[in-house]
Amino acid sequence: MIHVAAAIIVKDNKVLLAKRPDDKPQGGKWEFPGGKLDDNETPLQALIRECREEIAIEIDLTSCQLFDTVEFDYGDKQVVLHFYSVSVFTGEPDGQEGQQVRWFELADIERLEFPEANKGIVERLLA
Ligand SMILES: Nc1nc2c([nH]c(=O)n2[C@@H]2O[C@H](COP(=O)(O)OP(=O)(O)OP(=O)(O)O)[C@@H](O)[C@H]2O)c(=O)[nH]1
Ligand SMILES: [Mg+2]
Repeated sequence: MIHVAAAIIVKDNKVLLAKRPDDKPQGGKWEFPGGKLDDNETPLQALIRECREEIAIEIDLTSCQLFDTVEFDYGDKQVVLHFYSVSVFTGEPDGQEGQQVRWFELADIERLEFPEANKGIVERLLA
């Protein structure tokens, strides 16, 4: 099982998404910023580190709340996604690996392509 932490960053009814590089698994799809937990790292620690490394923001730990934990089998890999909602951060989000990072109106994310494991999360955000 691969554990992944992902941040649902919401501000003014908009949500921040990053586009996965085309050459990666699930390439070209939009995702919540985040990534795999390092050894001995908690989901929250990984969340903070990944937001720093991927999009150059500092998230406020006290504003993070577990939104859902999702297990999914991609066939070649099994993932456990720890989704956290994040409401407070500092810095201007900027893709550090050349990836597109954008704010979307919540109502608009319905039309985007997400990794399969995100289906339920996206539905819950739209509800
Ligand atoms: N960050 C993120 N990962 C997601 C989401 N949904 C989802 O299924 N994943 C999966 O969780 C894993 C994320 O880990 P990662 O971002 O470190 O993976 P990667 O493929 O970029 O890293 P790698 O190149 O080191 O393998 C990938 O298998 C990705 O497909 C999501 O919303 N956000
Ligand atoms: Mg990542």
